[in-house]
Amino acid sequence: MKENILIVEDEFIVANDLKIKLTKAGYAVCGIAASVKEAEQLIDKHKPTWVLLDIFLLNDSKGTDLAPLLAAKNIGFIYISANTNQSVLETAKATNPYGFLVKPFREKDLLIMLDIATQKHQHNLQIQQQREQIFRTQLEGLAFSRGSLEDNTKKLPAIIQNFIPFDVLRIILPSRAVTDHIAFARTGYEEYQTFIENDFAALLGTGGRDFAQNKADLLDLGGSELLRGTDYRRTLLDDIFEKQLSAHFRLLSRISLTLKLKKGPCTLAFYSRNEDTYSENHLNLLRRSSASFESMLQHLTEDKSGVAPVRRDAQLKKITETKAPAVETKFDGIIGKSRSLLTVLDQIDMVATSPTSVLITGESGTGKERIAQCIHKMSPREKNALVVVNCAALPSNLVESELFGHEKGAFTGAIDRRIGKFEQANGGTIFLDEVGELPLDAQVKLLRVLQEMEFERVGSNKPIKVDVRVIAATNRNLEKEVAEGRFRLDLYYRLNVFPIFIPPLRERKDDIGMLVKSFIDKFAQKTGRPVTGISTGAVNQLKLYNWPGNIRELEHFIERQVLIKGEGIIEQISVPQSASGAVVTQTAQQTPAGSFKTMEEMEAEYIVQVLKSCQGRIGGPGGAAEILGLPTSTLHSRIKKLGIKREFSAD
Ligand SMILES: Nc1ncnc2c1ncn2[C@@H]1O[C@H](COP(=O)(O)OP(=O)(O)OP(=O)(O)O)[C@@H](O)[C@H]1O
Repeated sequence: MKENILIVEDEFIVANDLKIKLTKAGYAVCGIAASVKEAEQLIDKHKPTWVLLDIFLLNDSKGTDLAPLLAAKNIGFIYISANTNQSVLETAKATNPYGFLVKPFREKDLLIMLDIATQKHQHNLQIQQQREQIFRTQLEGLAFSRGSLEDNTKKLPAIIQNFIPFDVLRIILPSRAVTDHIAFARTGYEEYQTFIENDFAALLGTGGRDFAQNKADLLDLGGSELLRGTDYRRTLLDDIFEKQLSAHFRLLSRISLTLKLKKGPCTLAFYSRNEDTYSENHLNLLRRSSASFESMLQHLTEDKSGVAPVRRDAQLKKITETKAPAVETKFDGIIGKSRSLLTVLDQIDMVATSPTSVLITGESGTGKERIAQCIHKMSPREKNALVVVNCAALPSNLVESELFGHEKGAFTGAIDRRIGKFEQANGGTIFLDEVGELPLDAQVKLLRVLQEMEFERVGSNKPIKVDVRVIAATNRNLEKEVAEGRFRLDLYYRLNVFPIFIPPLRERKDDIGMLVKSFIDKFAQKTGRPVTGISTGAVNQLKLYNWPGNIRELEHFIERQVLIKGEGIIEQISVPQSASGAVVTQTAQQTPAGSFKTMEEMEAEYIVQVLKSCQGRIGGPGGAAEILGLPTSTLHSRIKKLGIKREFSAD
């Protein structure tokens, strides 16, 4: 079925031209709006399935302001704008559009983008419906489960987390139920601390009266509510308990739903440390799932067993002592429990099993390649190849032949047929590392492959079809690259279907302790030196440093410490003092007395020195590669391996 499209565009000629093109291609155009207000009216009236949305509209209104309404109504949208400055692109990206077309555009590009976008939207809607169905079945499963109250309550937070993310979840129950308050605070991937009744108030050091008042207010809410930013902060002004709760767990937003149980109202309150975790979509999901929540909670809180409530309360308390299985088993080799890493793990879990393209962004050394490996391993393609392509190290004249292969004699030097990376990855996954470094002409070819999964080897015109899942990564700001004309917008949208951002280590210092312990074990084993641990004081020292080279830098640093210490527990540590992020390796003065620099440290220092002397230029005449007598690609991979910051290299 062809889509019913609303055009939101204030330039009449452009809008009319669009209408003609779309109608000719078989789409129905239900209207043209010149402002957000007009668009809202036409959406109500004509119920379009798609919207083409200009950004700067009549009466100073902005297309991006319409996006939340479109998302809430599950209407797909694509931006069309002549303005591609970085802040416009960033605001547009935050609204999750299906695409962005820069005016003027070719008719063909519009129709291809619309075609891909509508397929993707259909697919997303189907997945969403299936997920919702699973969610409701799991909730209702608890209602009919024969498991003990303890077992069922233990399963609850993990089931809910998959659909409605939270850092803290509170269930405020009618006072005549078996307990009147259960709270779960997330402490690990599938680890929660459970608080029953007044445990929660005791944790926060709040008086019983404030706690009781807060519970009563939440039960009185009725319906559903989404509070974030200033709206959430306003509720803290006259609610002492909520204020202490928010301060203790650093909470910034709340979404709630009040239900009707037989014994009275019950409110579910979800809290997040991020201001923008919750959207209208979550509210809608909560509303649509209220019957399933009600039957599950009815079952969990009714005292059918004949066991006195006090006894059941004691049973529930046992839950707080149960430990969930280690996360590392599921997310192979990914260490850490910080809130921001847990968000990344949730995203991996969400996307791994589907064929969706993923774009991983984050500074150098944050673990992008590690995450890509993990997604591949958790996908149904696990048994097939994961082919890694370092786009920065591809010689520009050979990009095409590396990616798509070549026939014998295709060009001087092509002495044999060569199978390209896309063919090698058939049935599996291709990981395009440092995709932001790809030259523009190669970007065009990559786009075509991503759209059609079809290409020809260089020197052949026989098309080859492949089935490859694409994961790309970059430490560049791609929006900026697009705005400055170095990266194609259409390719950006093709890759950015499911973005995962990995925060730098300095923003997740909670992970440092676990990472350090695992690196000590790894290097103690590798080097045969019996170093067994690290003191808390030394870990705290490590937390004071900014880690500009992120986990890779921390890993190298611990490797050196294991060599220096040789055995026992690392008690003293000397970390680089600079918070500016400019330190790559320890300087001579910072090297602990009696120890020597490793070869890697010296090599890194030397490379940095050379890079500085040629203003960071790696390739070309007078570049660092020439001075060092190394092929450019080898130097790129040494730079990566040694954790040398990008700021030292300009290309
Ligand atoms: N969460 C983690 N737990 C344990 N080790 C990690 C984690 N994240 C990254 N590492 C380790 O840190 C090092 C750097 O990771 P990786 O190469 O994946 O980073 P990257 O972001 O791809 O870097 P670049 O942008 O330079 O390519 C690797 O040795 C990797 O194994």
